[in-house]
Amino acid sequence: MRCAHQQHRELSGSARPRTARGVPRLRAGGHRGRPRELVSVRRHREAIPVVIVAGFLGAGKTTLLNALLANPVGARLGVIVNDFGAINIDALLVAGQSAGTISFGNGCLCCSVDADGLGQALAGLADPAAGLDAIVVEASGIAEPRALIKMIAGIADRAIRYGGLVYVVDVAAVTATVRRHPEIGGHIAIADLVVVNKADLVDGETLAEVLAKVAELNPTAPRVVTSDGRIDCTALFDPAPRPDDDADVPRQLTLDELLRGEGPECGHGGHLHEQFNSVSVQVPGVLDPRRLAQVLERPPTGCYRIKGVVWLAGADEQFGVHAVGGFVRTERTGSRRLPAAPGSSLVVIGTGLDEARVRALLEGLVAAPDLDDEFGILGIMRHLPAASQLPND
Ligand SMILES: Nc1nc2c(ncn2[C@@H]2O[C@H](COP(=O)(O)OP(=O)(O)OP(=O)(O)O)[C@@H](O)[C@H]2O)c(=O)[nH]1
Repeated sequence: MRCAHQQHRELSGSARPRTARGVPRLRAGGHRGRPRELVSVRRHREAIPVVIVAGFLGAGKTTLLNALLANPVGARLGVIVNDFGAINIDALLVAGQSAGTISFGNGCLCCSVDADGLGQALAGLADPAAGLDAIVVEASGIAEPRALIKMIAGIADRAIRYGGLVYVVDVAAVTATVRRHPEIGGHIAIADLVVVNKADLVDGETLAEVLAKVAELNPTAPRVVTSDGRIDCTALFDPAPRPDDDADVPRQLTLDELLRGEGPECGHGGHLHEQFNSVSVQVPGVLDPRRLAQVLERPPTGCYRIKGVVWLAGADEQFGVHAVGGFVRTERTGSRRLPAAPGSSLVVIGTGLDEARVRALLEGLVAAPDLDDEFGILGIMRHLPAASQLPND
């Protein structure tokens, strides 16, 4: 495993193998098996999403993490693992597999680590030299996800943004677990994505019962059924496109090259993609910022995340927008000249999305020509990182 310092040296220089963050270089047909709609929004200088993976003891969090790490699309993950116990078993299990792993042992991340410590760890992983696409924080089986979400969402670092709570449940055990530990029901209720894992262990009837129970606890979050935590990582974050066919370009070994053929599949081979659906729209004209903020803050049922690049009424610059679980992050893309025919791109990703409804919702965000809403833009501006809330920084 190479250290971040080595990676930096290998990646710097004129033959930098991957596109710089923010400059898309997509090959025709999209990137290695990724659904076209998931890459249709132009990448700009984006903050790295920090995804929390939580779930009760033994639900399959580490297994899911390893499945994410084994992704075939070349995504690079930073990992923060937290095991409750003196010997950090989870850290050992994922050690050597990620681009950067930091472990906090001896207690729950949410109790034993102060936000500054976590912030520093995240800032280290978000260093552009590491070239990460996402950071995954694996919470211990008894962690309180609310506290972790608060901690991560509250970190004022422009390089990162909260990327959602993925909650893993053991389909064979969750009913009894919720009965014994009702707080687990509360954890499921605040998840942005519920992964119903160990599907191989139960029959269709039990699976249906558990899915119904999960839907009762959390009617809006998307649900994905997995074995061995195999989920489509491109639904959670956007791996930067990386050329895989240019033999002349020196490039860094990626994790998937080490694991290809051995690890579980992620977003590959057909059926994994089918669990997620997405709706992409190109809306001509400028959008109504107030209504856009409402959609970002209260996403449609089944939505895991929303991303977009938009022009807004009342603003003379372009914004990038991201939302997961009502946590919204906006950023300036740097484009300040309103094109003669401005257009905005929005993508909603989730499971079981009512595509026609979501499309109508997004298309309905176009601003009325006579819109007179002086303060509407504040709904978007207030989600900028604090340091960039001043106009045209
Ligand atoms: N049959 C089956 N076993 C699974 C599946 N996913 C995980 N396991 C097994 O379940 C056990 C627990 O999985 P882990 O990934 O360690 O679970 P965890 O949530 O990280 O566990 P803690 O760190 O103790 O909270 C391991 O033996 C896994 O191999 C699955 O989909 N099917």
